Amino acid sequence: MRDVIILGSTGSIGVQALDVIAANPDRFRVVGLAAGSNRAAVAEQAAAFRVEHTAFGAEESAALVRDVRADVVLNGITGSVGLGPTLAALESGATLALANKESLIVGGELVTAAAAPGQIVPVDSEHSAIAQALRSGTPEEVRRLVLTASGGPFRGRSRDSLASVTPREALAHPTWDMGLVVTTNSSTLVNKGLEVIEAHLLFDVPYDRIDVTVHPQSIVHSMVEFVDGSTIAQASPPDMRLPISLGLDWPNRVAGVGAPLDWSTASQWTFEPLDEAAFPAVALAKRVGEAGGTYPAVFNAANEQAVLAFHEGRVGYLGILDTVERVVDSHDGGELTLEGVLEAERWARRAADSLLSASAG
Ligand SMILES: NC(=O)C1=CN([C@@H]2O[C@H](COP(=O)(O)OP(=O)(O)OC[C@H]3O[C@@H](n4cnc5c(N)ncnc54)[C@H](OP(=O)(O)O)[C@@H]3O)[C@@H](O)[C@H]2O)C=CC1
Ligand SMILES: CC(=O)[C@@H](O)[C@H](O)COP(=O)(O)O
Ligand SMILES: [Mn+2]
Repeated sequence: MRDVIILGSTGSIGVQALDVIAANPDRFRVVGLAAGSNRAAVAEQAAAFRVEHTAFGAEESAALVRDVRADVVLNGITGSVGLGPTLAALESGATLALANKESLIVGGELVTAAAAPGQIVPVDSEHSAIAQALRSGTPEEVRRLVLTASGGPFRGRSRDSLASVTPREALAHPTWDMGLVVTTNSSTLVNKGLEVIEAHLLFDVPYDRIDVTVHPQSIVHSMVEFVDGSTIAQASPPDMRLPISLGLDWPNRVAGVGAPLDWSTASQWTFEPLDEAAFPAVALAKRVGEAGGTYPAVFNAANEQAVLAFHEGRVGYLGILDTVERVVDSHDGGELTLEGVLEAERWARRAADSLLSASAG
């Protein structure tokens, strides 16, 4: 029996994790639940799963993780506010099933250095796919990682044609049903940029050996190319319950957690290069990843502010990435300490907000 704390229990990841747990009561037990502010939903979940410990907000979430013993902490919080809970989970010695990619990206080596080998199990579908593919092969045998991207709702569009897209259009993800921020980030390809940094930090592969290919069906979740020219890809229908279940009990598989692929009907899996002119986010993310230090935190914080402004009607769609790029370009770098990261984030949010209010005015 594995005792599980779920942070972000009311969100897309959290609710799907509870589905997995409800279907496997002999295997998992929920011992803590935390969310942002949705007290009614958490109360319902706590009653359904007989959970005594609940928390609200990032500070209380981190405190819950420190106070309640668990085998695994699933961090399904959205945004870099998940950094404190991620560090608390690592300090507690529990396995960290990590969906909250932002905490790893902004904390960088602060997070990886706090983790024991194997303590972080990726839940992000691409990174779970890579972790599964890496179960065969040694690090020296890996030539490159290839992350798949759905391409989002605007695949095939030119950059100019994106100027007038609405929040509703940006939230129409072709293959996944996810929260607002990650869905918006998928549409701009910022999600894929964040995932390239995430892959570098998790698997210690240099940026020039991490590629992105556009795969609109979201069935191949990513691939590892080995030195002998062999590529191992992980494929399954797009359903986060599979990587969530692996995060909860790595490396063991949970029978029946997802439907298998249907090989009895004709289907096509396609791959195409990313249009970097229309979607410059991946190149920008590689640049900030290479720069290191506080650059990834600045990239992410500026994006969080710009995404919020877009949904509040304060900036147009192209303004999201323009803002991020301008904030990154005006950053002077900073030391990778916890205080350095938090200060860089505060600076980036202020810088982004000032650009965003200028563009609204
Ligand atoms: N959804 C998916 O399929 C995938 C998601 N991810 C990643 O997983 C993470 C969660 O995404 P998703 O589930 O889609 O997001 P959602 O927006 O659906 O859920 C976010 C969760 O975080 C909670 N939360 C928000 N702010 C705070 C805070 N300040 N302190 C504590 N909890 C907070 C919310 O609580 P409340 O409801 O109270 O606001 C909610 O439970 C993101 O990092 C995303 O990139 C990665 C791969 C796939
Ligand atoms: C399900 C998942 O892992 C998301 O992060 C996914 O990657 C979004 O899809 P795209 O960013 O490829 O559109
Ligand atoms: Mn992903």
